[in-house]
Amino acid sequence: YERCGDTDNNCYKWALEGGCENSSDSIEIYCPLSCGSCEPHSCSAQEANEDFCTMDLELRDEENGGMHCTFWHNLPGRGPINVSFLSEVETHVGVIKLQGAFSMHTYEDHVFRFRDAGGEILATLRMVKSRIVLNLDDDFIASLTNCVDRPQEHWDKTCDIWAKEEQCVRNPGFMTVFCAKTCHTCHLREEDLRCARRYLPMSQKPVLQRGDMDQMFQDIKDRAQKYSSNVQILSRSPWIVAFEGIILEEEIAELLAAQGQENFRRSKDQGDPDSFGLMKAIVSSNRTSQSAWCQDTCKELPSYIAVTDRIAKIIQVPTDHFESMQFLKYNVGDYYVKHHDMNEEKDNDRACGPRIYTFFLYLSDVEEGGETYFNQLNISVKPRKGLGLLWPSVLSENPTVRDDRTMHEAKAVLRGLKVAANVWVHLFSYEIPNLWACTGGLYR
Ligand SMILES: O=C(O)CCC(=O)C(=O)O
Ligand SMILES: [Fe+2]
Repeated sequence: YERCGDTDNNCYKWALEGGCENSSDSIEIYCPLSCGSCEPHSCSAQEANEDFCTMDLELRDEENGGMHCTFWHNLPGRGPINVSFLSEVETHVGVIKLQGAFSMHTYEDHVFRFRDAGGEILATLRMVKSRIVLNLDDDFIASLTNCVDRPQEHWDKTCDIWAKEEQCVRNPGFMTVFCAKTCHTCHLREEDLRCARRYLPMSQKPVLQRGDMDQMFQDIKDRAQKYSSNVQILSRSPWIVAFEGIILEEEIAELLAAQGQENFRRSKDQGDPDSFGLMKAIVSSNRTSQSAWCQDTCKELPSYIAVTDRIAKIIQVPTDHFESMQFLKYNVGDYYVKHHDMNEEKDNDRACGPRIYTFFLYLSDVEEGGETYFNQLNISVKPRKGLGLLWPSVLSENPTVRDDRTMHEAKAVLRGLKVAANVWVHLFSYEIPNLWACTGGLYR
């Protein structure tokens, strides 16, 4: 992870709004990365106040299931610092000298306290594999004691069994939300902590700076020519581009064959989140299609990898910024009313940031109806098997602001079956926040 990080997921947005230049507020202290005031190997003022960045850790897995931790500290205070476990009995494990390095064996959920020679607590940290450690206050540690698992009625397995199947590591977000006690991740139940971008092991950098999107579209024809038989720019403000033959017949066949009919469910909308960041998926009359997410083995299919890599090259965004492909089926009469793919309020707050592009794939011809219609632009796109359609959800001048001009709807299918797929692309990396249940997708 990068030591100098923003303390709020919204920093990038505030910075684009000119917050860093406005010296009357403290955004530069809270957002050193977005404000460009990170110094190499130093802490932000905010971090220094929290005694936070004063620890540089290197975690290494050991064969016996433990970890080896080396850290270089820079804690304030004088004289040697005692390191102790915080457990039933505080076990003294060592003394480190100021500016020195200290190395020891540890386990996933160990909590440590660092005290100066006078016994004053300088920092309290917890080890989490693949996560950095957090500075915890006493109230917070106390709250960990009433942490319970929340097994769901419809499950056919218990938290215990899932943990034995290594789900705490393979699926840490889901498991933290439902099986925090078993997984020893009680301190990560709160979405604010679990989903803070700077605590997640991901790049802190957005894929678009001001104006980059226009640059990308300027030469998109050149880049896409080798993948598409005909690249057509339907609109320049906002940009809407169509790519004929962007997905091949055999790729469509392979992707759809991997979706059992049982995968397709009535498409849902997101309801309100609870305090752990879980959404209820709600059936809505806004959309009547069936949808299925490409998951697990679907994402390993050669055609999935080929198609997403192709899209990544064309739009110059790495595939870890992509949501999993979402397949759609519209029978006669099915539609999706006028909407926007970005939700401005919630999206900038999330670690993955807002959706910046939709790369839409038409996987079938449709005899009649089923057009994608951009209401404000009066642009209508007729489904054609293999066609791709790209449009932005945000403005080139400020990729945190929704571009309302790309409101769109799916017209009702009048004759035939419409099969299609969404590839939604985010401003920040999507995969890691999704793994940690930070994208609101848990119930989808
Ligand atoms: O089916 C279409 O043409 C558009 C679908 C869509 O807008 C969506 O799924 O967000
Ligand atoms: Fe949409």
